[in-house]
Amino acid sequence: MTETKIHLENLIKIYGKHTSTALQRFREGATREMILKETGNVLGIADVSLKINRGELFVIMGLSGSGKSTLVRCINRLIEPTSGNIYIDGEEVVHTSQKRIREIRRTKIAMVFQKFGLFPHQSVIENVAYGLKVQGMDLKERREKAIDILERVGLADWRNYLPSSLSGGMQQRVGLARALATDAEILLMDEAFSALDPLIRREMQDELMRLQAELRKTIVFISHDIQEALKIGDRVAIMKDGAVVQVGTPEDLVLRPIDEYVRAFTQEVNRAQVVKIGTVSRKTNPLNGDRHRIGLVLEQMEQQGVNQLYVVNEEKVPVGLLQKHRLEYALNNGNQNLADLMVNDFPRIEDFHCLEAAFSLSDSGLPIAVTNADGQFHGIITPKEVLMSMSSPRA
Ligand SMILES: Nc1ncnc2c1ncn2[C@@H]1O[C@H](COP(=O)(O)OP(=O)(O)OP(=O)(O)O)[C@@H](O)[C@H]1O
Repeated sequence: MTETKIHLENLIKIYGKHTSTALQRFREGATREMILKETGNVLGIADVSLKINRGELFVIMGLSGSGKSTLVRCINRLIEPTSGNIYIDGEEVVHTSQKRIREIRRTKIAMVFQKFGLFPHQSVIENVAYGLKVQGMDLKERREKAIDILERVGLADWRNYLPSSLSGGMQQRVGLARALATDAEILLMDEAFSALDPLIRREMQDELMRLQAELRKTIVFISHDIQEALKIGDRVAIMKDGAVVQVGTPEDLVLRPIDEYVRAFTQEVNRAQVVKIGTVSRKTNPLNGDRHRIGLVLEQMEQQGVNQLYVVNEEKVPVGLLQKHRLEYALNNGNQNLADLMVNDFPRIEDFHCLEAAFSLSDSGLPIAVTNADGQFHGIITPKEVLMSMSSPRA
């Protein structure tokens, strides 16, 4: 069951001096431009409501100035919202005391910044253990914990170096390790990988996804790169002019963009890395077991209008592929044993993989058996369908 971890309710942030007039104008329907012109105030966040689930990697994506940083900084109140509510684990945090918000920042929320935010004169291990020191953990315990986390991100051997001895990618790993060390359930990551070279950036994305599969934190990740957003996000919110235009899974955004703005972002995206096999595969009826007469199987193929049919065992796991021409040849030559005629070396793939993964399986020319995560037959996708799904604007 999904559980809401962070709930933003009608959040509005107005920067400037006359926020009440600006707020009133916004509520009367004035646009961002009108508010700026009339009051000199900037509408940073324009009435955003969002629910972010526990354990979710939620990406906030949008062009520069769309309000991503403002939104994320409202969550831990580095920026004070002008109006609206924020609930963390059901606790309202906009109107809570400064003391309580500091406590929440210390224990529940960690932040990772684009420029790493490391202390230059402290060693890697001291940087990682910093949050633990603030939490009051004793020296021995925090060293052990910091080493443990550094091992997870592959930097244990660098623990006594200063950050300046490390490459950008390594420094960002230290930033990530520092956030993870605190055991905070929520990570706010503000353009965390934007300063890295493309190759290192991709490595860090993979690293984050690997760590997230283990740790299941609630991560709010800001990005202005749609490819990154769709690659790592469980769900992505697209922002424009302070408002959220669409929230959805990467596939929702690519296959069902709500408007031209979202479509313009997603049309450049490599669909093969986003669209899941399960979404584009076809549900087909397999043959249960291999103890059937060839004539009956051929009839079944005729009825279904297919030339090839997968065979599943009692657990619904595909065990072989039957091909019409082989059955017909066998029938004419007196071989009646179906099991002998099955292609056992057939391509198969689980439905949660992206289309890209089906590429290499297309070589055989055979329809690919699509299964669920337990290996049970779900349907098929042909090599031609793999190619078509990748190019069609509406797979
Ligand atoms: N301290 C501030 N005072 C006035 N206006 C601000 C302030 N901070 C941000 N803004 C304005 O609020 C709007 C949203 O800014 P924000 O930094 O949240 O956007 P962003 O999507 O994170 O942009 P970027 O990707 O460039 O960081 C912008 O128009 C920005 O100019």
